[in-house]
Amino acid sequence: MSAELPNPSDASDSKPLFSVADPRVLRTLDASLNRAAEGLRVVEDYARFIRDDALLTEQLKRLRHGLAELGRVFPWQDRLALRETASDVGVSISTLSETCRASAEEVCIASLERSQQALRSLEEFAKTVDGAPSAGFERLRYETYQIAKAIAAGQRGSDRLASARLYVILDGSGSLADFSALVTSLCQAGVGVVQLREKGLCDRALVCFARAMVTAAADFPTLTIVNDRPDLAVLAGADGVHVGQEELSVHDARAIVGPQRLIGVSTHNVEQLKQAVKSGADYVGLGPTFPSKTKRFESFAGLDFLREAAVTTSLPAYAIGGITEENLADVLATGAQRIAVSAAVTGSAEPAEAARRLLKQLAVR
Ligand SMILES: Cc1ncc(COP(=O)(O)OP(=O)(O)O)c(N)n1
Ligand SMILES: Cc1nc(C(=O)O)sc1CCOP(=O)(O)O
Ligand SMILES: [Mg+2]
Repeated sequence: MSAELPNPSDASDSKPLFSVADPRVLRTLDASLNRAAEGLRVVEDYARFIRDDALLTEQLKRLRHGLAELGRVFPWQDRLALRETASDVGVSISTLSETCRASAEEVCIASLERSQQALRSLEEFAKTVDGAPSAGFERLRYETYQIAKAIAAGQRGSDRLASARLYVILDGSGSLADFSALVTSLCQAGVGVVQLREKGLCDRALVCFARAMVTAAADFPTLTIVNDRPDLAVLAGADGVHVGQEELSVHDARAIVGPQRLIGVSTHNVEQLKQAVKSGADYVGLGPTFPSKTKRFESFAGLDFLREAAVTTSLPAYAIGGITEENLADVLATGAQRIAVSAAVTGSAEPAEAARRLLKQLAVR
């Protein structure tokens, strides 16, 4: 077991130290503090080196430091004195599943679970020590659940949207037949995602368009998303739903769409982006970048937001708002790799050709 003891010179004099009367309890707390910290370090390495995700890495680092801070209330000299690795009956017991992992994701999940178990143990045994920070360990355990959700969602989004660089937003203003033909032609062009975004139809008509989109895309890898309405996404059998800042939360949308469907969230600044990642969004929209012919905006997140987002999260992120063939190079120069557009495709006389040209520009990077 590696020593995750605080450096004695770091120990804050102002921290109350709890002397644990029962040495067996202190030994248990010591082992669990180490196990939790080690597990969190593995997950942090996964976030940092495998996912290359600054936001998750920062969250995990903060969590690990929070744990070390709570652990400082148990005198480190006593903890060290009680370590008896040689006579620890648990040291030589390992299950087959611990010696073999199928992927880095599995390593991450196993380590996160190990940390959660250790935190639970800390929480329970700390209750036997008067004044020890049992509630603090509980809080950290809940934070690990949130991180697990963000990691799983990021994985789901990254897997399913891996090659989806172009996302096209369509309305339902024309006939159902024309709409179906348009969806098919965009799928044939290689568009990664199509979204039905229609504010002016009654629910009965809207679900017809949603079903038409799903049917038209059925033979293609193109994913289908319904804007604003998780209920209609499920009814139509779409791949997911997109929600804005004033619509259902990811938590509530997830309750409707279930664990497999994608949930995308619109974000307009870094705080919203961080919140979307934390809440378990599978992908995010980043905008508005430029003035749009599709939707009016008072203010613009612009290219700076795209630059910030590119170094903040590894979640699939779609720059949106007024993006055209002409300004796409500026968008890509920020580090953005994916775009969502409406007018640049639907406003063209030949939407599928417009999509092909955008895809060509996107593929260059
Ligand atoms: C991919 C994508 N990004 C952003 C939006 C905008 O969603 P929202 O802010 O909820 O605004 P409305 O589209 O509902 O007017 C989107 N639809 N898709
Ligand atoms: C619907 C929508 N939401 C945006 C956001 O920034 O959240 S921008 C936008 C309009 C996207 O259409 P176009 O490509 O025609 O500008
Ligand atoms: Mg919306």
